[in-house]
Amino acid sequence: MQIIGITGGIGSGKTTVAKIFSLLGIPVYSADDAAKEIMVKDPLLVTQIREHFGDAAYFDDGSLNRKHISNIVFADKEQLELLNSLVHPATIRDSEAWARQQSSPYVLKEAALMYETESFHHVDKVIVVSAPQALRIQRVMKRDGVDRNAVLARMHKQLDEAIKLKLADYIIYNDEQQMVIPQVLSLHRQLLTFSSQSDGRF
Ligand SMILES: CC(C)(COP(=O)(O)OP(=O)(O)OC[C@H]1O[C@@H](n2cnc3c(N)ncnc32)[C@H](O)[C@@H]1O)[C@@H](O)C(=O)NCCC(=O)NCCS
Ligand SMILES: Nc1ncnc2c1ncn2[C@@H]1O[C@H](COP(=O)(O)OP(=O)(O)OP(=O)(O)O)[C@@H](O)[C@H]1O
Repeated sequence: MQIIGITGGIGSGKTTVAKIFSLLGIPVYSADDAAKEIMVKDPLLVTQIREHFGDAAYFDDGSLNRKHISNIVFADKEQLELLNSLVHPATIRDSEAWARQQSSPYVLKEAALMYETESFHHVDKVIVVSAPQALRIQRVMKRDGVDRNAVLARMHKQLDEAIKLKLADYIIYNDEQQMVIPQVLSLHRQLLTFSSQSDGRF
């Protein structure tokens, strides 16, 4: 079974594209969702996050105070690196355990920070979802009800899209000019062929 990574800058539409693969029967692991779950369920991680980001990092019911954490980390590079160094290794371990339980010609691992983190080394191929920056900003402002500066703060913490496109094995253009579903269907067929031809990993 192959593990295919799917990534793209904030608002590129990677979650939307991953949902289309999921409708085709492909298991999808969301590193972003898993990270949030691990951050409330892993007792060691919860203690570390409280120690570094204060008790306000969690609400009284134990849920994560995302606003508190984002205000700190997206304004301070060192704080973001610290958070990432705590959360990312645990997420990679969790995704590997998940992949071992799947039976499908290939599975998708969706992660916003595939190239920025070690995740890239744990997948066989990477799909990059691409969209123009202005469109990405508009989408996230609308989806999350946040202002342009909040989107830019996250965007500036991510690898430039041009670099991701150079590193990509496959690209899906989600620019609202080119149709997305035919691109996904074509790639799905290619990935099924690769999976059946390769014995083990690519
Ligand atoms: C900082 C947190 C609490 C902010 O939560 P919030 O709900 O406001 O944002 P959300 O998680 O939906 O992220 C929105 C987008 O911001 C970007 N983003 C999130 N985390 C990061 C990061 N560490 N570095 C750069 N961009 C990021 C991604 O494009 C992501 O899809 C949350 O993102 C978090 O816990 N991040 C650390 C874990 C992580 O790195 N997750 C992403 C990849 S595994
Ligand atoms: N082709 C499209 N046409 C219209 N809206 C779209 C399209 N693709 C994505 N969107 C919308 O843009 C927003 C961002 O998409 P999505 O959440 O899939 O992006 P993402 O890359 O996963 O973002 P993030 O990095 O923030 O998690 C969503 O509200 C989604 O519904």
